[in-house]
Amino acid sequence: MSDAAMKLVVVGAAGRMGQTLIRLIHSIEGVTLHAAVERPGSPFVGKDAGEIAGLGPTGVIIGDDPLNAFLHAEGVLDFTSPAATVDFSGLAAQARIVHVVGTTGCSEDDNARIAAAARHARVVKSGNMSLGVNLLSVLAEQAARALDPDDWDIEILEMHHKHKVDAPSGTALLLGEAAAKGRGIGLAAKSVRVRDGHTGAREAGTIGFATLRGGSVIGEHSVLFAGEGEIVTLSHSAADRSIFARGAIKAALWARDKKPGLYSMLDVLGLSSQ
Ligand SMILES: NC(=O)C1=CN([C@@H]2O[C@H](COP(=O)(O)OP(=O)(O)OC[C@H]3O[C@@H](n4cnc5c(N)ncnc54)[C@H](OP(=O)(O)O)[C@@H]3O)[C@@H](O)[C@H]2O)C=CC1
Ligand SMILES: O=C(O)C1=N[C@H](C(=O)O)C[C@H](O)C1
Repeated sequence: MSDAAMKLVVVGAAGRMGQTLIRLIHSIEGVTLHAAVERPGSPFVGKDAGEIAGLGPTGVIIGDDPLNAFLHAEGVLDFTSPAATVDFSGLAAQARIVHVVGTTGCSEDDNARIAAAARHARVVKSGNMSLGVNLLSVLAEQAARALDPDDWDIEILEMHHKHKVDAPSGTALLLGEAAAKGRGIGLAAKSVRVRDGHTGAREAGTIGFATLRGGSVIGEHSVLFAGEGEIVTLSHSAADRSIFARGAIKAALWARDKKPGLYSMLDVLGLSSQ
């Protein structure tokens, strides 16, 4: 593996995560900002990426041509939108570079297209790039395995800032998948994502989701195991977006010498059980 700093592209460079990534790349050894991309027509195209991120000028000007940005890069950090991420996955595969995907809200079809691109590219995709949430998912899986579904109800509660556009959050779904894995069931068949009106009593064995949105909350997640007379709560609070950005950069460096494939943050962090 090369000793030179890994050349990274940040797509969605002017977004909340894009700016956080640009600041962190600047302060971490072993990575360098190669290019920054926003959508064609964005008012940020032509501006210095460092200025937008509050660092002062870095000489990296935000462009609107991702393929050109990817050509001589080694990795792309992508926290954008599902449609953009699907397009970037094809381009990253063409350029044979690492694609770190933090974007949430992807449909089954989007995920299938990203998985297809991962036949040629090293893709690391996770609904949450932080160490803490990934550890929480391991604990949630263990707790779900230990607690009898007839006696313990699982509910997942999340809160995010008012600008968030997808629900449940990618993290809530990741935690739901972990709990379902612990119970040996498929999440899709057992999840209850909305409750309204006369719902009837709760069906045993289901996994419920509740979504709160408001203010500037970065990310709050709890997995509740509710039994008769007691509740076990496993939770995570994000105080700063740099936890996600640090994880994304770690993922890019980890994937640098891996074979093409679709990896998760559990793989990156060595928390994967298989
Ligand atoms: N996995 C994880 O750990 C985390 C995941 N996320 C996820 O990351 C995503 C982004 O979050 P956040 O940063 O808060 O959102 P923002 O809306 O602040 O940023 C997204 C940026 O991507 C840009 N963008 C959209 N389409 C394109 C395109 N085709 N080409 C280039 N740029 C594009 C947007 O531009 P424009 O405004 O013009 O559309 C915007 O600047 C969400 O899905 C969120 O859930 C967030 C935090 C952590
Ligand atoms: O949109 C966000 O902000 C976040 N999105 C991710 C999610 O959907 O879980 C991760 C984090 O919670 C912040």
